Amino acid sequence: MAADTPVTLLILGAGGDLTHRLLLPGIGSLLKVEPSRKVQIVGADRTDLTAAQWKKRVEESFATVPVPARPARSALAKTRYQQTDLLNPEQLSALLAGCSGPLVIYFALPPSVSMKVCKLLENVDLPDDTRLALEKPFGGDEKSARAFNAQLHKLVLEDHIFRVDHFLGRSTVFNLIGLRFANRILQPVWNAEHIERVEIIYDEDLALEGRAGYYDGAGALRDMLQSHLLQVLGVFAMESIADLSAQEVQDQKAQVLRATHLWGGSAKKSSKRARYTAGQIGRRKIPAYTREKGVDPSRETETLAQVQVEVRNNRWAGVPFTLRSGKALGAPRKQVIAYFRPVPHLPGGFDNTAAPDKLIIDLTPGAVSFVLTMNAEGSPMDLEQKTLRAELAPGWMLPYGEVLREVLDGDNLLSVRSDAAESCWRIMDPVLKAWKAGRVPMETYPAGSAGPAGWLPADSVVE
Ligand SMILES: NC(=O)C1=CN([C@@H]2O[C@H](COP(=O)(O)OP(=O)(O)OC[C@H]3O[C@@H](n4cnc5c(N)ncnc54)[C@H](OP(=O)(O)O)[C@@H]3O)[C@@H](O)[C@H]2O)C=CC1
Ligand SMILES: O=C1O[C@H](COP(=O)(O)O)[C@@H](O)[C@H](O)[C@H]1O
Repeated sequence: MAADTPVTLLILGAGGDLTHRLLLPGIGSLLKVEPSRKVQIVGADRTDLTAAQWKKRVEESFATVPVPARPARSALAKTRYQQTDLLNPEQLSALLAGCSGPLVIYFALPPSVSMKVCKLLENVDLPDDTRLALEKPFGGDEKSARAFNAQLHKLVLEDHIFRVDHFLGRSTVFNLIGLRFANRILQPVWNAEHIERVEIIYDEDLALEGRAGYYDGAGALRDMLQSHLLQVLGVFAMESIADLSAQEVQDQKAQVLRATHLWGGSAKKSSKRARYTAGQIGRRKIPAYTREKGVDPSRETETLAQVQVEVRNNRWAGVPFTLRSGKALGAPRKQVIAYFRPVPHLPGGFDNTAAPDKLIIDLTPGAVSFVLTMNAEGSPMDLEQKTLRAELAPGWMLPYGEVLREVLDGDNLLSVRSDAAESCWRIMDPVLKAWKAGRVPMETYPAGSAGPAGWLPADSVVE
């Protein structure tokens, strides 16, 4: 769909955190890059807001970008808000009746409410060319993900469903595709013959930040590994693509996820979980997770998760992929690291041995570093590792701007297809079950530390 076709963006849950902090700034960053894009933003929520209060919210979110005056004025002139109890069938129908197509319905709602609204939408006349944009989690396990997909397919076709994963919108996809397929250097070594192991790490120095309502029911595994990090794995490990079309990328990503299984087939041996205790990050004093406001310690929610998987296909069999993410860690570390195998033969005569070469892909801000063994300064017989580094340009808009652009244009390149969403649960369900049954101990780490000792190999990159 051409970018100048007017589209209605109906945000359900417009009074919430996602809308205010991410969606509206995202749309603002899109308007900054594409000022003539025509989009009418309609907000709906049960919160009682006047038209002026809603416009002020949109204006405040735009100011964080900031959006240039002309597109901001145009979007503000068109935007409106409709107080709606979305679980009330009459109110929901009235809301939809007032929206013309092409229409994007963005579910910025708690997942349980989204599911109920989708059920109600079965009895509502949707405008032609209605697309649905959904936030993770897409279901709560493989079974519920399948049921939710079936429910969505009662409303619109799969190519009109956009399961949003903002990691796919942070230039990750394009940077990885360019790095892998736009030069001749990496393609021949991108396989198990040359790569010994891979780590996909998203350690955050943020703690709970008042998000107990969501996070305490999710935990690090559902929040990050089952969703974002498996998507990154999919793009890192996929076969080559013919072009940058949605079908090519979705097909290859889905193939990788279908081939992905827990390392050794054992949830107990392949997974670790931990929770932070009181500590300090910089000057911030962090309470123990169990003492954070809104946390129910009996839920046993993990704040750090690590899972090892294997992609059982010709390219990757035998290579462990470690996925890890957590909160309240001392140093943020958001990287994909490929560790290369040793050279088949190191010429005799060097004073020391060669350390394994590494390729480090920084996810945010984007950068690529090759850490290669070569001659040291001083004695030519001495070897050391040197880093060749390239900074990647920051995304031209916010990650949510990139995903919203695709949704508004009706292009599924950056969304998660139904089969991939189900595969992600299929991979992680056994871990969730093993944790629930207490088969993997809950470890602890002080906030501000690097996490429990010994989780990653000693030579794991620390910068
Ligand atoms: N916030 C974030 O950083 C991120 C959020 N997400 C996902 O986005 C979604 C929304 O999250 P978030 O914005 O944080 O959640 P919030 O709870 O902040 O916002 C949800 C909004 O929906 C409203 N709502 C709930 N039920 C109804 C109803 N029946 N009728 C009308 N309005 C209703 C809520 O109103 P009330 O307050 O009255 O309940 C609230 O304003 C979730 O799926 C989450 O997983 C994904 C990535 C990041
Ligand atoms: O979806 C989520 O992502 C963020 C991390 O992404 P970032 O772009 O903000 O770095 C994470 O903090 C949050 O818990 C999770 O819900």
